[in-house]
Amino acid sequence: MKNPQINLNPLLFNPSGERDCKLEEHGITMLIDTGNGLALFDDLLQLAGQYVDFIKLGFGTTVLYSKELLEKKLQLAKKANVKLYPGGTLFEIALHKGVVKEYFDFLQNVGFDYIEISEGTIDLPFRRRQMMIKEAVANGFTVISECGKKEEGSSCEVKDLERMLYSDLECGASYVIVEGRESGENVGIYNNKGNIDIDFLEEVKETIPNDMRRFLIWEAPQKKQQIGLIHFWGRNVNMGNIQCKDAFSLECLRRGLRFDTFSE
Ligand SMILES: O=C(O)[C@H](CS(=O)(=O)O)OP(=O)(O)O
Repeated sequence: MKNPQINLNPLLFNPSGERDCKLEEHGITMLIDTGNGLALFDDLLQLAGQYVDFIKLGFGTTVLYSKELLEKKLQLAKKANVKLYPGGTLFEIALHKGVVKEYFDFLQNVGFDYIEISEGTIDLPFRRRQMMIKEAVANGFTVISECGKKEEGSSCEVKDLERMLYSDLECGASYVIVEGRESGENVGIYNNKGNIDIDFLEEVKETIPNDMRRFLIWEAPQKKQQIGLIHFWGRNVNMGNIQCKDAFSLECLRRGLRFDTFSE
């Protein structure tokens, strides 16, 4: 007996393996790569590249690669239409050491187009932050900025997030990340068990209009945080610091192809 023809389209089957919606209609997915080798990186892009927008080379790992390897990673990412950029910590180290210009030159020399401007570890006065974003833009970078501190127990006020979001975009940033670290615990919007401060999200919803909120990327390394953010904001919420191994499962969560978001 012949196999019956099954029409998989109602199951969101995607024969082309490409995202089936326009850029502005899907949620940004940013992965954190803490040191994957080339073969793993290539594999990841082949498997899930179509569901990934950004890959951040975590913390200062960028400078541990040989130039050749870094250039190969950049080439692979570009081919897969994924933007690769170094973690904000590396910018903070450059600023702390007074070598921002050299940092810009290094990134340009290797071929990075994107840069993160953050202040998770250092003090960065507001005017200086604005200047840094403008300088990075003037040097030809697309800037992703970040709001929040890394210190355990640190949280962010909605009014600070709102101020930074408006100001950073005005200065030329393309997105503003909300700090959640690689752990997602005891930092930003997460308590020491990794649970989301829903009151914070409610306040954001009340204070910041939707057309501005879409420029926020929420760091959400844990599955329950990804589910919580999808439940709260919808499947197209922008999320970052997703572990590379979770890229595919996050896309399932977004599409309701998993128990936890079945009815989204
Ligand atoms: O990659 C970085 O520099 C850090 C990683 S973590 O928050 O310290 O885990 O993130 P970033 O958001 O880029 O500051």
